Amino acid sequence: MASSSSSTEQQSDRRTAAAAVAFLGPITSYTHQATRNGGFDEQNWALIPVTNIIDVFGEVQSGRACFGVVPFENSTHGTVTQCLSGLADRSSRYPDVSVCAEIYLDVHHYLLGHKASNSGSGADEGGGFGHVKRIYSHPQAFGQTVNWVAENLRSGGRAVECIEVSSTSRAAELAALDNRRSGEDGEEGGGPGSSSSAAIASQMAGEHFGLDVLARNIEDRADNVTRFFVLERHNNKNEGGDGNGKAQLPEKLAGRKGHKTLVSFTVSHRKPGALADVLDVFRRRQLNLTSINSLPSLVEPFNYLFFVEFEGSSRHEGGEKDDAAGKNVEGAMQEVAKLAERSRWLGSWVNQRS
Ligand SMILES: O=C(O)C(=O)Cc1ccccc1
Repeated sequence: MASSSSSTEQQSDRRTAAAAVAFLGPITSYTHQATRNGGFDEQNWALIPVTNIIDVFGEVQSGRACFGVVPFENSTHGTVTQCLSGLADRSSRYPDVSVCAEIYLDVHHYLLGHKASNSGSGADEGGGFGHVKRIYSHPQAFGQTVNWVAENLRSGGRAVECIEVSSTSRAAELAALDNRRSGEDGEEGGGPGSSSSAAIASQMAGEHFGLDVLARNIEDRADNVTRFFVLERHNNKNEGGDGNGKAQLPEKLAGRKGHKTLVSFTVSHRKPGALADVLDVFRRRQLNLTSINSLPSLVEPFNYLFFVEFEGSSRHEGGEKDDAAGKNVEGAMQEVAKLAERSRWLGSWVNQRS
């Protein structure tokens, strides 16, 4: 660093280097919006868009990012398998990544594309998408709009092609690239390059990529909410950062409102009641479950790894760490470890919906 730099500049350089936050991009994805809503603003954090959910895990494990934000579950369409897969870490690539916060985002989807050339200005709802031949989006967004798409784009012998891509903002980017009017440059038949592509994405993505709104609020349920996890590297050493200690979460994700904890475990598939025995630990200790998921364990076909999330934490100083509630959680974790073949603590964080 140049010797003329003031100590304030040096501090701010160090902060920038230490405060990288990776998220599923490109910018204007729902994950980007959740990241900002969680308090990771561009003034204080270096926001790094990555292409796939699993890349967020890689950025956090490597220490290139102090935190990562990934979608975990949606109230309409359920769990995001790629996120579970990162947490399951069945190839031991992300052994130090854990969940340290959650963020909720209300999700309202838009059909974004190019107005039909004969529609004049202001074409949106009501006949404004007859020219659409293909839609790009993230599988979650397709799952949250399945009825709307069936009724509006896949009925009466019409079958718009639905193409899954890595995020809704990537979908908007692809639709924006398809920006020639039908017939231009000899283009015929509505193939890519004829402005007949659309995206299901956010209003913000539409504005950013210069797309027209063809329909708004097309989610099947008005109460459509996605929950995102903030990932960190536990025993966070901030490699690549300032070496100056651990980056702190934004104030709005901290606090002392009560906590949640996530664990994963496998049990013998040959012992009747093995899963019930583990779940009974939570019942006996009155620990309320908030989600249960499973993924193939990849040990042998049709064997499963289970995820249980529950209210409580044994790791929050000044909160539940040393009190009876914290000891109850600690005891539960020890019992689960004894009953399960393998078990792993995957994080504890402040409950944002208590
Ligand atoms: O694709 C995105 O924009 C994401 O961030 C994943 C997603 C997709 C749909 C709803 C919520 C999150």
